[in-house]
Amino acid sequence: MAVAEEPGPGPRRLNVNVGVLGHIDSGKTALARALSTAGSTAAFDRAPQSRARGITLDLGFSCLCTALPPRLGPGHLQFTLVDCPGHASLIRTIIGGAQIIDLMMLVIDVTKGMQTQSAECLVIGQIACQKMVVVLNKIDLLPEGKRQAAIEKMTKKMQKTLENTKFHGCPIVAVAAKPGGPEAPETVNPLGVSELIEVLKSQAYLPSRDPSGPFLMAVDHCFSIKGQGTVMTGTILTGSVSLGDNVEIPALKVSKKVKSMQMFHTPVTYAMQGDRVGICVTQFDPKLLERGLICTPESLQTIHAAIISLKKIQYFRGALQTKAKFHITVGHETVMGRVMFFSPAPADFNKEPLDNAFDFEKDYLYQEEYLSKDSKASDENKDNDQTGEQLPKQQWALVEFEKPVTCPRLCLVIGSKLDTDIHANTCRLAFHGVLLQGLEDKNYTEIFLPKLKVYKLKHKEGQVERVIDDYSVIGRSLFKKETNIQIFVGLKVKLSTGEDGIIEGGFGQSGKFKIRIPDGLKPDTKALLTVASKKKSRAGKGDAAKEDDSTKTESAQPVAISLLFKRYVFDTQKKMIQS
Ligand SMILES: Nc1nc2c(ncn2[C@@H]2O[C@H](COP(=O)(O)OP(=O)(O)OP(=O)(O)O)[C@@H](O)[C@H]2O)c(=O)[nH]1
Ligand SMILES: [Mg+2]
Repeated sequence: MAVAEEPGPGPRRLNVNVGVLGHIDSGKTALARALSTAGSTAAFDRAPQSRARGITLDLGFSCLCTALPPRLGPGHLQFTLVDCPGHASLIRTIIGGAQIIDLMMLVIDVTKGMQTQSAECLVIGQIACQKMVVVLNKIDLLPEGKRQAAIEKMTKKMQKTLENTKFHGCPIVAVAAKPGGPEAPETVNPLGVSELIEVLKSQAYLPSRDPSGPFLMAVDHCFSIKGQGTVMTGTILTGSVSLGDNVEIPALKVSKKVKSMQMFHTPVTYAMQGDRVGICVTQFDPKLLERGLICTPESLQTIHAAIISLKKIQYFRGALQTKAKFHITVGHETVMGRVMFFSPAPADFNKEPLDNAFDFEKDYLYQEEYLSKDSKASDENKDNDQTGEQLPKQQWALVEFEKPVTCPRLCLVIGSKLDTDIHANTCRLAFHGVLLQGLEDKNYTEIFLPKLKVYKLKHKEGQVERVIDDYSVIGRSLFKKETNIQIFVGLKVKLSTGEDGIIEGGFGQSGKFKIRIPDGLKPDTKALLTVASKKKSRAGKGDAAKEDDSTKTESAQPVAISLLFKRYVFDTQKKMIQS
């Protein structure tokens, strides 16, 4: 989605949604105001709709109309400015705003440079936006003699900050949206705004638009027009809509017929992805909906849990741990959720990622935490695992929500720790990803999770206690005294000397057990064990009780037994599986 273009004859009209994001008090609203004032020529219609939309301006939507840049041909270009809040507590709103914009303006107070929420906005931009322009605001606060030098210094600093982001080399423009600050009279002209408009025009790009798939629209304002009905204005996120279609307001579980539509104050019969439209329906109280989604009936899912593919956000300090709770933004909603991370099974570590589906046929490896360069688990992998040198190309999480959420399929997911102290100067955004599978059934733990083949690798170590004959030994220290050894009967074990064995059953009362060695013990192993047994019995002389106490004589036995099996996390029977 990028630029909306009105279909049909007449001069070309394009819409670009421009987000205004940045740290609190950096001057976003002042900038949106300065831009829209500069753009409000006679072309700015004074129709009742537009006056009704005047309320929208205060809510953060305003508009700047200009001519199309020559490379896009003759016609009109409309920038819809989406003024986002800056306060840390409103980050959910910011994430929602970022998902409807084509171009982001990151507003920086030139006297302060990057601040905590500037950095968070930059992270959100990298996840949700294609293009960015950095605006250094409040240059009037720089002493005139040193102004140019200070701007250049901050410009360099910003270039460095952006170096390793997808926005490296993006335009950086210096302005004063409201020279003199709040007390300055309205007549004081902003600085640098016409240059900024030229830069915005240079960044406007032609749409890659796709009318397929269900219709989904982010509504930013809803109002009634006497004698007409209720108008919902917003940006079409996916699909298309035609006159007469039914659209659902999922939050209210009602459907309404599209009675009329307008784009750029002109009636239209059809609109698609990227378009900014007003949709008129009847018999709907505008007070019931302020912001929200409307869509093709029943195209959204309401889910209790989800499987997502995810990536850690590199600026997030600390590990992403299984069982931890995060604020999870799913599409345009945010709820608490608990996560369980898993990776490909080692054999699939280098498989190319599957971006928009989840393969239920495959086995996956449970992870205590998301594997990243600095995670503990990946250190362990490096030692134990041949494949562990590098990280898997894709990782997933099962997310279980505290309450159900309504969202589109394959929507954006962002996990954050919003309970972090907002003065802590740290990035609260932890991971981002794509929702691959939503679990709509309330009983998903019984119905669905057993199909999810995530396993844990279990490893138990014990020792050979003594030899019975060439084909059997007694083992110990593998099980606790109270363990029911019966369930382990038939499992394969390996001796540290190389022989394969099979657990045959318990032996005595103290967790000891008998192992059959189908190919027989090697002579060397037998010798080793016989010598060790003799030594042990000599050491134990005169203290019969000691010999039975398996834990105290551990070091005396040179041959170890290892038992390796997998167990699926959601297998209710807790079966132990060996390959
Ligand atoms: N001196 C000076 N002050 C400015 C400029 N732009 C904005 N301000 C002042 O900075 C303060 C914050 O401006 P806003 O536009 O409300 O900032 P904001 O980024 O929208 O703030 P939030 O929406 O709360 O995050 C106000 O007092 C503005 O008058 C500027 O260019 N120069
Ligand atoms: Mg503001």
